[in-house]
Amino acid sequence: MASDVPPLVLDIDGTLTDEPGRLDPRAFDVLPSWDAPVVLATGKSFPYPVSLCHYLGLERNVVAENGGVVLANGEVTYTGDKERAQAVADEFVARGGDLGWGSFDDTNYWRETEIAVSLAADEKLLREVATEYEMDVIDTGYAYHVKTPGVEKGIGFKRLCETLSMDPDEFVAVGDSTNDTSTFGVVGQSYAVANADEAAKAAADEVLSASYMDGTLSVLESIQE
Ligand SMILES: O=C(O)COP(=O)(O)O
Ligand SMILES: [Mg+2]
Repeated sequence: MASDVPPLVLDIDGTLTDEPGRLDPRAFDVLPSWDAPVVLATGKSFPYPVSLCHYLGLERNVVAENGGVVLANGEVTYTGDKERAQAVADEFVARGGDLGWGSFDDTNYWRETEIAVSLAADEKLLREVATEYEMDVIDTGYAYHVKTPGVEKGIGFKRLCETLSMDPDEFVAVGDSTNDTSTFGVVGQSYAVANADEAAKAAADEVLSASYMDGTLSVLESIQE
């Protein structure tokens, strides 16, 4: 591998996974030996990317909860109004909505700055309630997220870069959805996988012809050449 590879900031779901969200095992072929920092930037709650770093043998440089939680150099920072997001969820349920995660809600169990809702839920009702509470709802293709306006992966990523004394412009980003557009806006080079939504495709410097991990690997392989 060339030693001058750029640092990476990678989305997880839809980018390192297959369509249902299972980690593509080829991540283990390329990420543990990547010769520059690898940041995982996800909408998932904090333990997911931290665990993934652990099992991939990566430094724990993580943006979780769409920018609500950031870990770099062992320092954790939080942004976002969890109470307000919870109030939206409570009101949504009070009006007959269902978050859709079943009896053990592992999607929100460790979530500290926002609330995620299943795509099977009543989107219209959720958006209605969120608007009343002046909260945003985004659809990542894997969940709806009720989040504080202004909390974004890209902003969290910039914070992470400050902690690491790195320039976001050095990074290459790969992602698949609207929650990656803010990351794409601050890195040097950004790629949307072919399965990406329209927002991600429009924001990326390049739209890949391959989907999911095939797309991500095509970028990583071309960088290494
Ligand atoms: O949590 C989600 O909804 C999507 O997660 P992702 O940002 O890693 O794609
Ligand atoms: Mg994604």
